[in-house]
Amino acid sequence: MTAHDRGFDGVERRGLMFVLSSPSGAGKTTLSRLLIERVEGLSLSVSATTRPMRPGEVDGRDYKFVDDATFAAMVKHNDLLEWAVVFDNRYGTPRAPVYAALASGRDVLFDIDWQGTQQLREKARADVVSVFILPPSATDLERRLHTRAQDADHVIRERMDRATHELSHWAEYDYIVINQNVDEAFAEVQSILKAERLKRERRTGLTAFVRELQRQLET
Ligand SMILES: Nc1ncnc2c1ncn2[C@@H]1O[C@H](COP(=O)(O)OP(=O)(O)OP(=O)(O)O)[C@@H](O)[C@H]1O
Ligand SMILES: Nc1nc2c(ncn2[C@@H]2O[C@H](COP(=O)(O)O)[C@@H](O)[C@H]2O)c(=O)[nH]1
Repeated sequence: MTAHDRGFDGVERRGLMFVLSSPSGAGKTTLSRLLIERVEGLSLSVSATTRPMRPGEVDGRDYKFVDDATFAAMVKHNDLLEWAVVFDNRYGTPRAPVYAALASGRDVLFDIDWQGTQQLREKARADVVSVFILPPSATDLERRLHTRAQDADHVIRERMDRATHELSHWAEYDYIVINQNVDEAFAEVQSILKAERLKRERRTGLTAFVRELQRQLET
């Protein structure tokens, strides 16, 4: 599950799995896109889903859109690292691209729900960093779902109805970010990633680095 990368300061470290979850519409996708655009060494895990494609979505970029039979085959062949039913559709994380990214020394970003996050934690606790995104208010959440203008009214109602349940999982997460302003929320999420990349336990090359410093000091 883990990989050893030479970090930006030259010290080797294990790759991490950076998870964003939230009630639908709080802004995970928006923040994920910014992270992928602006942060080096981070790959997005593109999920498979049985939900219909929204206007503007691209197969293979936003999701791998598959039918029920294909999804069932992926589950059967153990091709998914985690999967869950969300809003009556199935969503899952293809295993191979995650392993490939970690093996090449990159961190991986996941936009998944609380069920998927629990499964990742069970598999790789030390390598999972989880962030729960909160909307500033219920009114803002509903407005965002409407202004996204990609779901039918009954779908938006269903997502608002589910928001309380999604929200109840907030305390399972390592960090909580309130997405009032996109730039500020992005800066907070980016800071979390930066700090987690510097954590001592992940920086497998530190012992050798410090040993070399000591050798230099002693000569
Ligand atoms: N801070 C913000 N202020 C105002 N609008 C925002 C903010 N963050 C995101 N939005 C808008 O809210 C809408 C929902 O955002 P987004 O699609 O990122 O949510 P999401 O959490 O990924 O939802 P889902 O779980 O349904 O995929 C989008 O139209 C987005 O542009
Ligand atoms: N457990 C997983 N949850 C996932 C995955 N991919 C997306 N999601 C979550 O589903 C909802 C709805 O997403 P939408 O794109 O239909 O609005 C949202 O909470 C996503 O985070 C996955 O692979 N596994």
